[in-house]
Amino acid sequence: MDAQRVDLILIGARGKVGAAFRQLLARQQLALLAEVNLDLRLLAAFDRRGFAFDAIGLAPGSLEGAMYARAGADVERLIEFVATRAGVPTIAVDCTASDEIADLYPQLFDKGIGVVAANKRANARTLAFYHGLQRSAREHGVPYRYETTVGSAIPLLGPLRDLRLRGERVESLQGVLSGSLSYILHRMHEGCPFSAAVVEARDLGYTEPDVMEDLRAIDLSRKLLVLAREAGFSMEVDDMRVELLGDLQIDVDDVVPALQLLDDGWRIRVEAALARGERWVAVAEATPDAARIGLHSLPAHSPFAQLAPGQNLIEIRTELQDRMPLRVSGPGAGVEITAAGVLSDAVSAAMHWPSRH
Ligand SMILES: NC(=O)C1=CN([C@@H]2O[C@H](COP(=O)(O)OP(=O)(O)OC[C@H]3O[C@@H](n4cnc5c(N)ncnc54)[C@H](OP(=O)(O)O)[C@@H]3O)[C@@H](O)[C@H]2O)C=CC1
Ligand SMILES: N[C@@H](CC=O)C(=O)O
Repeated sequence: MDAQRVDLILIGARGKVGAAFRQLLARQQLALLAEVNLDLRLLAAFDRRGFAFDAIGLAPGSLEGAMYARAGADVERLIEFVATRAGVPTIAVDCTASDEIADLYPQLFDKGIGVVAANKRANARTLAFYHGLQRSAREHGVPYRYETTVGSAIPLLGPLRDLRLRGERVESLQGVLSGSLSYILHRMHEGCPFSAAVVEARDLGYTEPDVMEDLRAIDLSRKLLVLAREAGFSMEVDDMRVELLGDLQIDVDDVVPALQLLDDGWRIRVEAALARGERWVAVAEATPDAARIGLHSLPAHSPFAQLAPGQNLIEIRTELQDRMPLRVSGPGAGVEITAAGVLSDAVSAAMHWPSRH
């Protein structure tokens, strides 16, 4: 039997997650062919600066030489090329944090192109936009997957969707959803100054391209919104109450000197928590009617306070799993693990291309 060819368009190709995705794809292409008869090729790759295309397939592991400076109409031409050729399912893999790329999803669906996203922005807009995307992907018979947008590669959104489809009402969600904040707070309880912990998290690839989105819980708000919506809660941004990590209206390119001014305040708060036998934890919670994010000083024996640096833990209570909630846990951030989750989504989308059923 001929292998099933599926093409990928990688957006954010030289970013941290995008580059790790390419390396992983390069390592897995032959295994996918041998094990599941899937011929997954990289048709095109681009970022803000460069563009590469090969109708036969680019070498994902060594893309740098193939990329040339972007011209205005490259992306439009690429979408038209894919839309007018027949027979090769194509998936755009969004490894950016860009609203401009999220704006493209409706057009991609319309042209018969599926989407796998690590980018949270599309699903964290209005509820109407979120439902519109789901509907559009369904109507055009193309996959739309974004498992890594909450909890990185932890299987979380898929199981939540399964609960919903089997009619099991989700009653509440509670958890540590930010890998970056989990890391930063953990390190602070080990004696690391706040600003140094932020730099470490950034260097390890745990933060957003703009680290202030982590520190001001903007990224975490997006995650909670997506998670709540996947649980079936009709949640808008305005339904969320967010307590920030202190006064963090920092608007300069190099945030580190400004963060250093907060080191002493944080040291005092952390030492006081430790003296009480507690630890600071960034907790996100949602019920069908409300959602909130706050910093809590929890007893050190709380499961949320015992997580490894960067780890996430989410408790899901349903009508059938109430006294003993479903618990899902694992690394909540990291470039390699996120790229692995993105590849899982791409492989699964390729193997279950909806319009073929
Ligand atoms: N790190 C993690 O643990 C996790 C990350 N994610 C998500 O993964 C995504 C990527 O993160 P990360 O790799 O760290 O980000 P980076 O900043 O390292 O990379 C972003 C990439 O996107 C490209 N890009 C930005 N805007 C556009 C645009 N308008 N058109 C085309 N390309 C664009 C950039 O290109 P250029 O360099 O040319 O500007 C760059 O290649 C984010 O949405 C993040 O939330 C999700 C889960 C976990
Ligand atoms: N900044 C993020 C990275 C993944 O989305 C986080 O850890 O919450």
